[in-house]
Amino acid sequence: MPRYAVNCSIMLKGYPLPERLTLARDAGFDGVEFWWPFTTAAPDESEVERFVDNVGESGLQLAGLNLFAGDMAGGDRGVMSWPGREDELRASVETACRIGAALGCQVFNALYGNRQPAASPAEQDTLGVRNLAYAAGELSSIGATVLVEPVSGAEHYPLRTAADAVAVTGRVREETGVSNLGLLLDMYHLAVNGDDVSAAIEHHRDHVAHVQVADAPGRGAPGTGELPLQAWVGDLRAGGYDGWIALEHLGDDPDPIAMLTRARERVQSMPDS
Ligand SMILES: O=C(O)C(=O)CO
Repeated sequence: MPRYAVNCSIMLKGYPLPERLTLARDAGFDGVEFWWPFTTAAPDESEVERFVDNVGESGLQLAGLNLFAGDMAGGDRGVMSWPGREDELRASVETACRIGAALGCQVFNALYGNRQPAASPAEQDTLGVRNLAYAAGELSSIGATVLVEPVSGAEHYPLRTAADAVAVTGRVREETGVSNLGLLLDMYHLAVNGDDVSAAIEHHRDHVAHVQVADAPGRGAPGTGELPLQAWVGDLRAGGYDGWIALEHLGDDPDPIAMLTRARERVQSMPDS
């Protein structure tokens, strides 16, 4: 059966890390995931240890981790295809391998990166293929998969649909032989970008390596918008998807346990029709 995770980087923001973990556990989740949880690509050993200790002691599984993605708050969305950021990428992959080995994390999201004015799309895509192959090659040493995610809300991010991401993982496989890459199917991002999510599930289900949910409009909890999230989750399950389903939505609530429990129950229940 799929397991359920909370994305602690976008949710429960008002709480320190240990409390976020306790809240996720008390609301009945099996795991947590994070965007790159450090301010630099090469954090101090003590920061990495603190992160590993906190997550390890929570008893929750680290369900997923984003690699270093630049200045997310400033609009960056990854460094995979960004010329000149290779050293940071490599440092982040090295740290991710250590975290993955310590906590058994099996998927790492490698945000592709925005288009840059100083390079052509073709140059960036060639670099993206090389860097994704590098990251996946390194992370294969701990049996992990690298995720490629279509994202909304970033004007210069080139991967908008499931087909865009699957084309990238296919190119990496064809050109380098590296195949431990998969699609991060974030239902919210795909829907906001106008992708046909039902068709994406139908056509690309064999590539889905991780799933995230939020409702639209608003990127709120499941049930606050108009997306048929339960039906899509049910469809994935019926097709054999048994990986993680992570809540990655905005929203403060004075009662976070109630909010998280409600959200989990919504995506957990099968569709009515
Ligand atoms: O940038 C975002 O919104 C993401 O979901 C990154 O993983």
